[in-house]
Amino acid sequence: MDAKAMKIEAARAALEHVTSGMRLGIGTGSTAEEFVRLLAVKVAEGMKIIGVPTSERTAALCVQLGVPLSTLEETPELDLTIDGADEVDADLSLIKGGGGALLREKIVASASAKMIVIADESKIVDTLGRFPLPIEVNRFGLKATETAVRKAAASLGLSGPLTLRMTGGEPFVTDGGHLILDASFGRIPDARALSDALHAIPGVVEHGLFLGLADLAVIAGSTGIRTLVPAR
Ligand SMILES: O=C[C@H](O)[C@H](O)[C@H](O)COP(=O)(O)O
Repeated sequence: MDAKAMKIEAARAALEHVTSGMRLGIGTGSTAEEFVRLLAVKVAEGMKIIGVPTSERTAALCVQLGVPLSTLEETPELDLTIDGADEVDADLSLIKGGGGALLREKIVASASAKMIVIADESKIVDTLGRFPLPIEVNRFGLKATETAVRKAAASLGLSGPLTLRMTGGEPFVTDGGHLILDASFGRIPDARALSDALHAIPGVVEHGLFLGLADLAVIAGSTGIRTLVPAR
């Protein structure tokens, strides 16, 4: 099975957790896109759901495929969010934000009674940090925020390149109008401590550590689907 087929299988298995009437958070990224495609088929067959998208990109795909949408203003409490991840550990702590949607993804997941992560087995890690940690920052005071992030990381024994995310020669701008610093700190032994330290920096809008949010991970591998629950 190639990577795309695994993403489709994970999305298909997660779709079994969706029932008619649900208020659904809909994630962002290539795996979440496969979920949207399968969800659209169910909607066309008569399943009644209302979706809250985690990015403009996901919203556009849902509109294109006929998945009915709402907003968190209209629908502030959701039953379930299904989303991809860049890394998943045994506690179902995640790194997210490879596609730049981390802020809306975290808001939507936090407004949901349950979160299911869908991924292929390449995303499983023993310790978070192989994938650079996306940190969404305000444009104002970028250099000062960067310095503060470096200091916060150093206080936890972490260091490494902090790279302003670029696209087409220009800084990448999130749906919220912010910038992203990708932090290649390597292994993050205490993700909670790093999360707290980053949240204490005023210029940091949000970061891609999703801790205690995922309830179930549906992981597709060459030998089939397995589900993981948090070891915590
Ligand atoms: O900002 C993007 C999201 O956090 C994605 O869910 C994450 O990057 C995983 O994306 P993909 O399924 O394409 O690997």
